[in-house]
Amino acid sequence: MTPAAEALNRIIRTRRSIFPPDYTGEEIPVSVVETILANANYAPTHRLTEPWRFTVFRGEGKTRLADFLGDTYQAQTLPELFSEAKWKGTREKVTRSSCVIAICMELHPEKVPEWEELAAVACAVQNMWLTATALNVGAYWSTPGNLALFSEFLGLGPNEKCVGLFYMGYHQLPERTPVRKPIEEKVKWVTE
Ligand SMILES: Cc1cc2nc3c(=O)[nH]c(=O)nc-3n(C[C@H](O)[C@H](O)[C@H](O)COP(=O)(O)O)c2cc1C
Repeated sequence: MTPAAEALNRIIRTRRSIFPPDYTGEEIPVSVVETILANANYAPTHRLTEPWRFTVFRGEGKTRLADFLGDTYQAQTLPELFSEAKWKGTREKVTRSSCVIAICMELHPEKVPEWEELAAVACAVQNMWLTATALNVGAYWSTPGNLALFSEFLGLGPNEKCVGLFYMGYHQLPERTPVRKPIEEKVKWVTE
C-alpha cells in the first residue's frame, strides 16, 4: 500500500462525530477554516453546478446564531413545554464551538434534480469532515428539524436551502474507529 493510501485510510476510518461538550474552547485559526472550506470545493458535482454554499459563524457571529437558535426554539415551543435547560443547551452548542458553518445548497432545477445537488453537498461535507479530522479539528453535521426557518436568517434566495450546521472545535479525545456492520453484508458481487 502507498503511504498516501495508508494516510487516507486512517483519516477515513478514524473520522468521527465530535460534539461541542468535547470541544476545548481553543480557537480554530481562520486559515484552518479556510483550508477545510477549500477542500469542500473539490467535491464531485454533476454538470458542474457546484451547489454547496456556506455561511461561517465565528467570533461575535456565533452569538447571532445562538440567539437565533434559542429564539426559534422558544417561539416554536408551547410555554408549558419550554425547557430552560434545552434552551441553554441549544445556545451552548454554538458558543462552545470555535466555529459553526451553515451548510446550504443552491438548486439548479433546469440542470439536475435536487437529490443530485444534495448528494454533491454531502460529498463536499465529507471532504470538510475528513480535512477536519486530518487537522485534529472535531466536527459534526447537525440537522435540526426546523431547517426551513433558517432561510430568512441566512438570507437565502428562493433557489437555496439550508441542510444543516457543521459544528467545529478542537478536542482531546483519543482516536476511535467507528463501529459499523461488516461491508460484506452490504455488497453484492456479480462476477459471471
Ligand atoms: C446527513 C447527516 C445528518 C446528521 N444529523 C445529525 C444530527 O442532527 N444530530 C446528531 O447528533 N448527529 C447527526 N449526524 C451525525 C451522525 O449521528 C453520526 O455520523 C453517526 O452517529 C455515526 O457516528 P460517526 O460520525 O462518529 O461515525 C448526522 C450525520 C449525517 C451524515
